[in-house]
Amino acid sequence: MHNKGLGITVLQEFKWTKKMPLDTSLGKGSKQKISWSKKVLIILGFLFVLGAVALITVAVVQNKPLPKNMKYGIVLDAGSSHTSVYVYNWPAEKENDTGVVQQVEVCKVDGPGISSYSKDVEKAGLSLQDCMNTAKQVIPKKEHRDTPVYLGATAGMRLLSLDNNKIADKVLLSVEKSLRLYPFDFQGCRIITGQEEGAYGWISINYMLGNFKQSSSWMPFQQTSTETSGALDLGGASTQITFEPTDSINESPENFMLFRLYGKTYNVYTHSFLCYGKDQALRLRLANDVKNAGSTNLQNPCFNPGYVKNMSAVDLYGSPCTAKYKLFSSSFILITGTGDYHQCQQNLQDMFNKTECPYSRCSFNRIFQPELSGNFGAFSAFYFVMNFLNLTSEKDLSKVKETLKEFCSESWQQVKEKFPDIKEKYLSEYCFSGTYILTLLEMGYGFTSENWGNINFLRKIKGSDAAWTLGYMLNLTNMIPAELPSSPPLSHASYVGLMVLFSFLLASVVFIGWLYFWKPRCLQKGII
Ligand SMILES: Nc1ccn([C@@H]2O[C@H](COP(=O)(O)OP(=O)(O)OP(=O)(O)O)[C@@H](O)[C@H]2O)c(=O)n1
Ligand SMILES: [Ca+2]
Repeated sequence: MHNKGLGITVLQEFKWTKKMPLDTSLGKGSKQKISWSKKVLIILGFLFVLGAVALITVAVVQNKPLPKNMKYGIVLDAGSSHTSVYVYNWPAEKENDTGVVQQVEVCKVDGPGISSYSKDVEKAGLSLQDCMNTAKQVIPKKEHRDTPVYLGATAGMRLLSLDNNKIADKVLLSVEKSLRLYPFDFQGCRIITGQEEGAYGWISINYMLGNFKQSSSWMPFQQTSTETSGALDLGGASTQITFEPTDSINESPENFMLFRLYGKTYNVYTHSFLCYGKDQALRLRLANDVKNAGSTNLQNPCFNPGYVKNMSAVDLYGSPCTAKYKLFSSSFILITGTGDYHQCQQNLQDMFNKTECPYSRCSFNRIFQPELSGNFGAFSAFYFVMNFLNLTSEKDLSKVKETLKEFCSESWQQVKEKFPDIKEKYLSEYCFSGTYILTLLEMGYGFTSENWGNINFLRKIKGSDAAWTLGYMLNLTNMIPAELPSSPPLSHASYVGLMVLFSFLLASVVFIGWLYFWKPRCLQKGII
């Protein structure tokens, strides 16, 4: 009521002032009152805008990306056929997040794998120098001292240490000596077990795919986790299969590894078949063929017709995988290709013993394997071979077989003319390798035409090569926390954004309330 009265008074004063322009004293007083209210309103409005601008500025400045402080790590994959040097980097402040480590460089060392230097061990270390110099150039100088270097040797060195442990140690010493010459933080050279190789491959690809991310939303306890992908790795001397089975039958504890990653427990099945990498498998097959044929002159269905190769007996019987088959004193084995896919597959099936199984279920050679489940990422030689045959996206198993049949039957001369740029060693083995991959996956692991589509042949994931090396580094640098780091339910950006929004809302409510209950005189005319 008081308000209304005041309004009328003001109106009357105004009218009166207008009608009696000569009464200057009264008119002046009312003008002063009006301009004072306006001033307060303008000041309040100005402060309001200033406050809003300040809030937005704080939000923007606070969220401006900080200059990234990058950390680096080097892993050498000393495989049976060659060594690769991987350089990774990640933002220092995010090191426990998943999917932040990236491959920045991969350098393929010239020459064979380190296990091939058993006769001249010093050369094993020397062979790494070019790639280590590349790593030195890629990593900023100020980071050199804090960059860890790891070397993991796989099946080639496992075989060498079975054959001659002392020489294997000498090779490791030679590479260690070479790596210590660099300004990095040397963390050791060792032969990793087949189980580690499988498990680190699985960790690598699931980390890169972001499968360990627990998508938490508003409620921190409402977390959903993604299914993991299995890992299939085919090297030159061993092959690994690793996946998270759906059933928890654990008949063979040595085939299981328990991981607690980002607050979730994973019970992972893994097995590494030594001598079942593609180079050793070929030797194993040929050594058996020589034994069965009783001759060193072989007609082989797994090579293109017209292909002829003289293989040295030292090469064939020089590994622990084939040494026991040596019967002949002949120094060469003559191989002549006949290019018959069906015969080749039949021939290769003998390598997978499916008759004995001491468990409820087996893959082959008396090794326990749970039922296959989920998708699989198949990398290294699985990818190289299937990529050459243009079969990485073929989801129809019968078409895969048709393509392979056709390729095997092509004459060696034709194949060479068609692919003049591909190394002859690789090219000559693609018929064998393709057939071996199919036999291993179908007969060995039990893939069928129904779940063939679950296999994804891949080389890289989000710019990083699919390999065990990333998982190895993540583990040794403790970059994967066992528990999910406790974090506020909102990201910083959402928090600031919401604070700004709510401040606006509050300010608007106060402002509207103020207008309504304490109408400034300048507005009261309109209300009445
Ligand atoms: N373009 C390519 C590259 C490689 N290869 C073959 O792929 C196999 C090796 O694959 P890789 O994963 O590099 O094996 P390693 O790591 O050296 O061996 P391992 O893991 O068994 O120690 C070799 O037989 C090599 O001849 C191929 O067929 N085509
Ligand atoms: Ca390998």
